[in-house]
Amino acid sequence: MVVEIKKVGVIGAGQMGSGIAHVCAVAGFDVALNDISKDRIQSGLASINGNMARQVSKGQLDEESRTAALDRITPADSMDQLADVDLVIESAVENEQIKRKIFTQLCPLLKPEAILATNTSSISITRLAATTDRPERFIGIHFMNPVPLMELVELVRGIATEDETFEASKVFTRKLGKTIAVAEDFPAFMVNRILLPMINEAIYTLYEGVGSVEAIDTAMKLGANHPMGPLQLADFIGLDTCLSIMQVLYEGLADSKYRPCPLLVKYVEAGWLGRKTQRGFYDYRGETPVPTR
Ligand SMILES: CC(=O)CC(=O)SCCNC(=O)CCNC(=O)[C@H](O)C(C)(C)COP(=O)(O)OP(=O)(O)OC[C@H]1O[C@@H](n2cnc3c(N)ncnc32)[C@H](O)[C@@H]1OP(=O)(O)O
Ligand SMILES: NC(=O)C1=CN([C@@H]2O[C@H](COP(=O)(O)OP(=O)(O)OC[C@H]3O[C@@H](n4cnc5c(N)ncnc54)[C@H](OP(=O)(O)O)[C@@H]3O)[C@@H](O)[C@H]2O)C=CC1
Repeated sequence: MVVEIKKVGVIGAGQMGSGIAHVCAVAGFDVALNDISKDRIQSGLASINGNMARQVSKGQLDEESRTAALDRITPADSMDQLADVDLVIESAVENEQIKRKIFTQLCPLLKPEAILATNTSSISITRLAATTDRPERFIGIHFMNPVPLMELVELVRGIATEDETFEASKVFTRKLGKTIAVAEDFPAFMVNRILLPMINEAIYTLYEGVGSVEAIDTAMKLGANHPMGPLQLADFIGLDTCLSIMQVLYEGLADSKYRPCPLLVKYVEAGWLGRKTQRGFYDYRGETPVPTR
């Protein structure tokens, strides 16, 4: 029996969690948006409102749909408010211990038939599933950033994920208007297995002095027709997330070609995480981003 999804819980109200709540609400799902910090839930709701207003100004959404969608999103200060959801999508920070802790706290609160999904960029679905009370109803639903604009969603089954869970996740993802690519449960799946080593190589190119931040990004935008340069994209993703993904690839595939660039490590250690901290390879505090190297 395929579970019918009507209400979605989103855990983590950062850039991805907010984007996921946004697209679910616009598609007609009721959403409960949770985060460890109440302030983050409020800032997440504010960014959703801003992004929907942008879609209205571009004629991609009418005002009535925007207000109806916003009304479908409930701030869930406590995980207890996820007790009646049919699907949870975890989108907290890319840290396995934190994700495991969330699942341990969350599972006893959920309906037995609720599906539990993670938006992880890279971590083993099989291993995360094993920490829950429902490995057969656990799956990777991996959105791309920014969620309202990016068409792709990677679906990743763990070894125990049942067909009913996979089918329900496909129906749900299609209702969001997304295109599905199915990846097997290997480190960083498909998109990040290919994209992050490219970004890491761009950081090595900077670290070794081959080019400046601006030259490297210009080279790839004009030379390879990328919409964003790799360093601009790294700042957009978040340098902490980029580093976590490279570490998962390096440890998971045991190949030195995935070793994170020391400059990436240093930026994360300095707290320069990119757009979300106003500083990474660019400084975002002014009118336009300024290269920092
Ligand atoms: C890390 C993982 O696990 C997986 C991943 O996500 S990997 C990363 C995948 N994402 C990418 O590669 C993104 C690459 N960048 C792009 O495709 C484009 O730069 C972009 C779609 C983000 C922006 O489009 P653009 O035309 O080049 O620039 P821009 O004009 O700034 O944005 C176009 C529209 O999208 C909107 N937009 C930009 N960022 C946005 C965001 N974070 N949320 C919602 N809307 C956004 C802009 O507001 C803009 O609308 P306006 O023209 O009204 O301002
Ligand atoms: N960034 C990207 O381009 C993409 C990221 N992803 C994945 O999505 C997930 C989220 O990434 P992203 O949105 O960029 O990260 P952000 O740092 O923007 O947001 C993470 C959010 O999780 C919150 N959080 C931390 N611990 C907990 C907890 N125990 N319970 C609830 N919330 C918690 C953080 O709060 P606080 O800040 O207060 O700690 C923050 O609000 C990661 O797994 C990432 O790999 C997937 C696709 C693309």
